[in-house]
Amino acid sequence: MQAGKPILYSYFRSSCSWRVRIALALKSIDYETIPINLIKDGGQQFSEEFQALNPMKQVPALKIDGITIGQSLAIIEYLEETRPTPRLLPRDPKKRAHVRMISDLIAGGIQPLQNLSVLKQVGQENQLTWAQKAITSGFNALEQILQSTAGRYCVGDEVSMADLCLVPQVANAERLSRHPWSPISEALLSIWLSPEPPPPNSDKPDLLHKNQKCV
Ligand SMILES: O=C(O)/C=C/C(=O)CC(=O)CC(=O)O
Repeated sequence: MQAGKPILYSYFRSSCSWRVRIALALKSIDYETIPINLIKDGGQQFSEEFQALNPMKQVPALKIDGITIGQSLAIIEYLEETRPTPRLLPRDPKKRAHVRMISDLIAGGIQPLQNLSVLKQVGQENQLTWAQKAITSGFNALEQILQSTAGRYCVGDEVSMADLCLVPQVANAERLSRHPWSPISEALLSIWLSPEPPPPNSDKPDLLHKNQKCV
């Protein structure tokens, strides 16, 4: 592995990891991936080695510039501050607040309610209903917010951190729910998602079609 390259600890189905993968791709940051399979071996995130990197035992974690960062939004904000092109947080404070609001809504108000560890606690027979309720309720709020913030993307006409959160959340929703998606979600999906689903055991299908990002 080349010295000095950032290392992303990631799982292909982790929507939080996916946010970071999009940020790294948009900013053209070369990096290595170490897959942490959240299912195999009882969950590789629970290994002592990984816990030393991220005591929350969650992906993503990014080793970069001599530090290790956990939590996808913290990672994206670090990338934004150290590698600012292209911008993922708008210069305008009001738009930036909207981007953070939407990102937090998804990262704090939807995804954690339907992630793997919570679904395990809920139990197999209630999982789908639980996840659908969490996603539908969050997306209903989001749809309302997007009516006043969105242009071509979640906030205005530039891709931002909010879109990096929305795209993987829509993919989760498609997997777990039957929410009727807004035209914005559909447009984002057509831009960002591969038509092919990842192979079930793959550790790293890259669903991001970087070259299509400006469609
Ligand atoms: O990095 C974050 O912001 C949050 C990470 C998680 O909550 C871990 C997780 O749920 C894995 C996943 O994305 O499914």
